[in-house]
Amino acid sequence: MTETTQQRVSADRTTTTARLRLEGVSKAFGAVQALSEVTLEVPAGQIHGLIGENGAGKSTLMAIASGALVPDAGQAVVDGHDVRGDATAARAAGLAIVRQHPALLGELTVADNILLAVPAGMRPPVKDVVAWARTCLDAWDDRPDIDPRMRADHLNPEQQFIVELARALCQSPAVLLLDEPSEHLKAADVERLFRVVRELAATGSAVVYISHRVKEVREISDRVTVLRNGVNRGTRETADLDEAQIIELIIGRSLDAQYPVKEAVTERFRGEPAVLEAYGLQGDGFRGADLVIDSGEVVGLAGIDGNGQAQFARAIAGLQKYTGQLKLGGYPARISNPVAGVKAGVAYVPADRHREGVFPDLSVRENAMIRGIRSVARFGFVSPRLERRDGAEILRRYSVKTASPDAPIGSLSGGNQQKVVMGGALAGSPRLLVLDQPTQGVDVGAKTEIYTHIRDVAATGAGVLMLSSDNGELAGVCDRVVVMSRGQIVAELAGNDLSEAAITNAVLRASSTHDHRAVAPSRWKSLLGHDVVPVPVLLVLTLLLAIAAQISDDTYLTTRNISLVLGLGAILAVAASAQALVLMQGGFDLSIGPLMSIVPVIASYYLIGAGAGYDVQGWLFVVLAAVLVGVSNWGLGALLKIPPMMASFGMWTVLAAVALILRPQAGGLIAPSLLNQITRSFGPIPLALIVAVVVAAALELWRTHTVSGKAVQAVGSSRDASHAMGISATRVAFIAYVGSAALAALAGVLLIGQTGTGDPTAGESYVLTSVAAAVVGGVALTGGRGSFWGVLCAAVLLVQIQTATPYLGLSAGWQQILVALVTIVAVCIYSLARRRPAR
Ligand SMILES: Nc1ncnc2c1ncn2[C@@H]1O[C@H](COP(=O)(O)OP(=O)(O)OP(=O)(O)O)[C@@H](O)[C@H]1O
Repeated sequence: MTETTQQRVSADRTTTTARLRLEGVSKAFGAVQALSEVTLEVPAGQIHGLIGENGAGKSTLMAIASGALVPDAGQAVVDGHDVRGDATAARAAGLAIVRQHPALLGELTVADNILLAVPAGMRPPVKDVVAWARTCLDAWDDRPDIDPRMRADHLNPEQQFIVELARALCQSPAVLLLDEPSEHLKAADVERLFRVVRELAATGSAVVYISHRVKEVREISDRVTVLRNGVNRGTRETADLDEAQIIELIIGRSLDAQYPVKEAVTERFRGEPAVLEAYGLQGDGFRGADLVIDSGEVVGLAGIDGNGQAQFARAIAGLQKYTGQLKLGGYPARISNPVAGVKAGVAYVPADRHREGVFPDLSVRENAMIRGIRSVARFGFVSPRLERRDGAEILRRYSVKTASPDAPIGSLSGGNQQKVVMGGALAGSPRLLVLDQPTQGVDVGAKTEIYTHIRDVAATGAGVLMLSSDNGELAGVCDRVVVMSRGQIVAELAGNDLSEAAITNAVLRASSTHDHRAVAPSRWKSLLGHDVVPVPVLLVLTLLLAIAAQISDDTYLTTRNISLVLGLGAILAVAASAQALVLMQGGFDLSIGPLMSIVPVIASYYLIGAGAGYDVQGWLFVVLAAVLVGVSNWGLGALLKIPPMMASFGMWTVLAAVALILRPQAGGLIAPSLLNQITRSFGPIPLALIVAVVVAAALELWRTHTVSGKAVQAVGSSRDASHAMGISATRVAFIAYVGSAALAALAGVLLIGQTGTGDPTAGESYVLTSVAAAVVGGVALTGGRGSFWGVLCAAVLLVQIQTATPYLGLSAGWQQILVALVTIVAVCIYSLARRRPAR
C-alpha cells in the first residue's frame, strides 16, 4: 500500500458516512429501463453483496458508480466526491473496479495496462513501470507466469482477470467494485481473493461483491442488496439468510430443484455405436487421453484448471491439433479444423465468450441462430421466416432479456449473452456437444434451464462433454465425470460414487500442479510480434536492394543517388510518421498529402527573400494551416462523429482545391537561400534525413516513455476499454490529429527543397504512400501498434524501390508493383505474427 493511500485510509477509518453512495439512480437504454431509482450505500469496512438475475441491472449500477456511465437521474458519490459520469474523478476519489470481462488493452503490455488504470498521482516514473507492475502482480500471488512485459492479448482469460484484479488492488482503493470476480478463478484463487478482500475491508475500504454464486455471496458479504428488473428489492444482513432464501430473493420464487432428474437414457441407445471414441489422443497440453461417450450420455471433465481439459475439449472440436485415433458414431474421423468438427456434428461452446462466442456486429437473434443456421436453410438459402421463428423460440426458452431480437448482442447483459450462445448451440441438434463452462455468469434460474436442456439434448441420443470449474454442477448434471491431471485422464466417477465431494477429492488427489504457461507465444512468434522487429528486416532489405541495383548497374551507388534516396526517404518518413500517429489511435488521414502541397504554395508567395516581414508572415501561415487542418480533422471525427475515412477524404478534396485556388499552376520562385538551407547535405547525408531521424527518435521516446504516448495506443487498441479506464478518446484524438498536421507541415517544408516553386500538387503522391510506408513499417491499420523507427526504415526502402527499378532494368510500372507487393507481404507477415495465441 502506498503511503498516501495508507494515510487516507487511516485518516478516514473513523468516518461513519458511506464510502459509496448511490442515490435515486435511474438509467434507461432505449426502451429498456435498466435501473429505476436505485439507492445503495456501502459504509467503510463493509463487504456488500449485490445479487440479482441476469439483466437485473447490477453491472449498469456499477458502471454508474465508477463514472463510466452517466445516469439519467440520481447521484453517485465516492468518499464524499460527486463522480457522476466522470471515471477520472471516481478513480481519483479512490474507486477501483474489476469488471466481469477484463477491460484490458490487448495491444499494450501488462505493465502499461496497470499503469494507465491507476490515478496519475500513483504512477511511477516510466523507467520503473515494469518493476512496479511486477510488485503489483506479486502482491496478488507469486506468479512468474505473468510477465509484465507480455502483451495483454497473449494472456488467457484467467490471467487477464488476475491483471485486472492486481491493478485494482494495487491502488488500495477506498471503494472496490468486484463484478463476478470468481467466474474466471480456480478455487484456490477464490480463497485468496476472499482473504485479500477481507483484509482490504479491515483497513476501512468499502467493497461491493457481485456474484451469481450464492454460496460465495453468503460467505464473503456482510449485507446483501437484491436487484430485480432494475429495482432495489431490499437490503438484508447476510447472516440472517440461508442459501435457499437468497435464491428466492434473486428469482422472486423458490426453486424446487436446482438439477434435473438424470434419466438413464443410455439404455435406450444400447447397441448403437458410441458418439465419441478417443484413443491415445495427444496434443499441446494433453497426452494419451482415452475417452468414450455413449449416445445419451453426459460426461463431465473435471480437474484443476490448466491440466489439459480445455485443450482436450478443443481438439475434439477441431480447434487444436492432435494425434491419436478419433471415432464419431463408430466411424474414424479426422477433425483437423472447426469446419470439419461442425460437419461431423460437433457443437462447441467456448469458455471465452467474448472472443469466440458472440458475433458483436450481429443482432441477438442472428447470434442465437448462427450455430444452427443450416436447420433453417433450404438449398443454401436461409428462410427468414424460419430464422425468425426459431430464433424467437431460443430467446423465449432461455428467458433472454432483450429489448428486441434485432438489438445488437452487445446491448445484452453478460449472462444474457451467455444464454444466447448456449441456446444457439443446444438448438443446433448436434451429435456431440462440447461445453466449456456453460453456465459462466448465468443466474441461478437460468442455470437450471440450461441443465435441463443439456439433459434434453442427451435424451435425443447426442453425447455431451462438459467442462466446468463447479464440481457441484458436474455432479448434478453428468452421468459420469472423468478427472484430468497433467494432461492425462486419471480418475473416473459414476453412479453412487458421483458427488461434489468425491469429484473435489479426486481432483485434489490427482494433481497439485497448475500449468499457466500454455498461452505464452513461442519465442519466434513473440520476437516477430515486437514493434521494432521491422527495423532490422527493412534495413537488410534496403541494403540488399542497393547491392542488387549496384550489381546490375555499377553507376547506382553514387553519392548523388544515395543522397537522393535518403532525402526523398526522409520526406516520406516524416509524412508517414504523421499518418502513423493517427493510425495508432485508430484513425486514418488522407489530408497529409494535400497539406504538404499547401506549404510550398504558401512559401512561393511569402518565403521569396522579400524581407523579414514576409518571412514571418509565411511561417505564421504555415503554422496556421497546420493548426487549422489538425483541429478540423479532430473536430470532424471527435465532435461531429464523422467516420475517419469520410472526414479525411473530405479534407483531402477541400485542401487540394484550396492549393489549386491559391496557385492554379506551379510557379513562384522560393528564396534560393531557403532552398539551400533545406537541401543542405553532409557528405551523402542530407539535412532532411537528420530531421527525419530526430523526429522518429522524439516520437518513439514519446510513444514508449510517456503516458500520453501510451494513451494514444490504448485508444487505438480498444476505445471502450480506454473509456472504462478513464482515458479521454477526444483528448487523445486531438493530440494525434494536431500532431499529425504539424508533422505533415514539416514534411511540406522539406518538400520545398524538391519543388523549388509553389507546386499545388507536390504532395499528392504522399496521400497513399504515407499509408504504405506506415503499414510496411509495422503500424497496424486497426490501431494500437507500431513504431516510428519502423516507419523511417520503411520510407527509405519504398523510395529506394522506386529509385532502383530503372537500374535493375525494370520498367516504371514495376515501381508500383514492387511497392504494392512489399506492402501486401508486410501486412501478411505482421498479421500472422500478431495473431493472438489460441487458448
Ligand atoms: N449498452 C447497452 N445498451 C442497451 N441495453 C443495455 C446496455 N447495457 C445494459 N443494457 C440492458 O440493461 C439491462 C441491465 O443490464 P446489466 O448488464 O446491468 O445486468 P446484470 O444484472 O449485470 O446482468 P448479468 O448478471 O447478466 O451480468 C439489461 O436488460 C441489458 O440488456
